[in-house]
Amino acid sequence: MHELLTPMEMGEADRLAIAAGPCDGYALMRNAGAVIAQAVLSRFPDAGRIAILCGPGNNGGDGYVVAKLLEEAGLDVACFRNHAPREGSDALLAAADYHGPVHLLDNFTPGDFELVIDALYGAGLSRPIDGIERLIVEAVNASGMPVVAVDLPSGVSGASGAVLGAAFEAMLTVTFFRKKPGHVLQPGRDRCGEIVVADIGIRENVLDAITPQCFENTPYLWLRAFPTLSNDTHKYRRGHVAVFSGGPTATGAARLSARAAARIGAGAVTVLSPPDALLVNAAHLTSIMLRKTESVADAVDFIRDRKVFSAVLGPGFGDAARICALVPALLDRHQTGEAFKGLVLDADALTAFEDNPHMLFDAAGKHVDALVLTPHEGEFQRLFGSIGVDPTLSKLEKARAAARRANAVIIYKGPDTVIAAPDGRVAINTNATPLLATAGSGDVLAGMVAGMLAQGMPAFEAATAAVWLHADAAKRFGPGLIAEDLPEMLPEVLVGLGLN
Ligand SMILES: NC(=O)C1=CN([C@@H]2O[C@H](COP(=O)(O)OP(=O)(O)OC[C@H]3O[C@@H](n4cnc5c(N)ncnc54)[C@H](O)[C@@H]3O)[C@@H](O)[C@H]2O)[C@@H](O)CC1
Ligand SMILES: Nc1ncnc2c1ncn2[C@@H]1O[C@H](COP(=O)(O)OP(=O)(O)O)[C@@H](O)[C@H]1O
Ligand SMILES: [K+]
Repeated sequence: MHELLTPMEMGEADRLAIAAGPCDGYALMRNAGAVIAQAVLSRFPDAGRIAILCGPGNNGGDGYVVAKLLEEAGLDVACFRNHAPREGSDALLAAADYHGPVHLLDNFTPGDFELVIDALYGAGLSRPIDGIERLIVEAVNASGMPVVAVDLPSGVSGASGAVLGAAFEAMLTVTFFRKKPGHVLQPGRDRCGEIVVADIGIRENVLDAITPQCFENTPYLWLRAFPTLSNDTHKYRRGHVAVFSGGPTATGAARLSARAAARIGAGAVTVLSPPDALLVNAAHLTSIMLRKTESVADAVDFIRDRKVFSAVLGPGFGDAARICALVPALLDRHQTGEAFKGLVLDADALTAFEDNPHMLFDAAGKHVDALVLTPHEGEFQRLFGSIGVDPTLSKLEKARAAARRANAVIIYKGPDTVIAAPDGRVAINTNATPLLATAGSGDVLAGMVAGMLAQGMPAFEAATAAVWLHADAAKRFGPGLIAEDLPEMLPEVLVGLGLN
């Protein structure tokens, strides 16, 4: 159930299901209407007058089915429509099967009702909501009355989660077969309220032909790739992570990354420190090792000679010129050696390439197996200028385009973090909490990704796992969270997943 289908893929799923039988389009619509009616009856058993707003397409068709079923159940229902259903459509069959009066949308007054069922537009929304519909959406939202959305709150793009013109703020959204990206990307996600995914008789095997490439980030995506321990393991087999420290007044970020890498299971972690920050770091490190690193050669020699598996560069690092010299060397297998599998670039290591992103993109993918970039919104805009500002692209499509451009796994952070791989796979994270909006939480995430890479996880799985675990740690800790708490919650998070 973790696949996300674009509206186009969902249309294809409908077509394949209808072609395979036994349900035709109208049978699927009746099933869709039935699950919505059931959801309304179970959640709003005492609802007074219910308004059902029906659009011109099949979303409206679902609305007529709901109207008929709720009326049969004895509820007080009034149907409103803006346009009649199209000739030859399943919606027309549904409208014909509903024998109650259908009023014009202009006559709908929100104050006369206790519940609105929104069946105006679903997957077929193709232009912004405007005119009388926009006024109605705004009036219903302002009234605070509960809205149950059929498939999607009208106005939310199923492909991108964008609000086109205006969109209902639903309390409950009932969608069919699989969620769509618009259910999990912001701002769409917040407009959906609770989301129920209902079975309407579409068989799972239609997905074999569709091969979706977009997923909700759940443990199902990466748990099988999660490292397991054997009795004969030793610390270097569990992976050695190096974290580059900034100067004497900016060392904390690297230590947050280092501690996160250790807590997620890396067997050894070393902070690579400039000479002038050595004592500050030494005063704060115990199990994590410390190495004086003055030049690019010092760093790559250490990585090669001490069989470092992965590294984090960027948190608190500052020095852009040094970053631009380090990155090509770190990405060059001839310099870092065969054991070195992955590099995580965060914060300053992304901003350093702002004026010359091609320097980074050209170096990427040549040698190292896994490059992971972890931009937040501002860093994404700086590094992927034209992709970042393209208004035709959703966050999902931006992350996917960036992953291809950079030949790297991209963790495009935020309340709806998107993780994209160069091969086109994309995952959207849905378990985050705003508690993560605290200084240093990104540094912890970067360390977690490196810790997963060091234990042999492929980059996309390492990135998706780290994002989910990071959010789970924050949720488990709860209010009062600061970045230091996140690594300390990881043991509980791992036990919660059955990983002990
Ligand atoms: N067999 C199927 O295809 C099934 C489809 N189902 C329902 O069908 C829906 C999709 O149906 P449709 O593809 O007909 O799409 P919609 O019902 O979402 O809307 C399409 C119609 O609205 C018009 N339109 C789009 N945006 C507009 C706007 N802003 N202002 C005015 N008109 C606008 C389009 O020109 C088109 O006529 C799903 O969301 C779901 O609710 C369900 O009944 C399950 C089965
Ligand atoms: N409102 C929010 N809801 C959920 N997660 C958030 C929110 N704001 C930020 N985050 C998450 O918190 C982390 C912040 O990372 P970042 O911006 O790099 O912080 P820092 O640089 O302080 O470490 C990211 O994982 C991001 O996805
Ligand atoms: K709708």
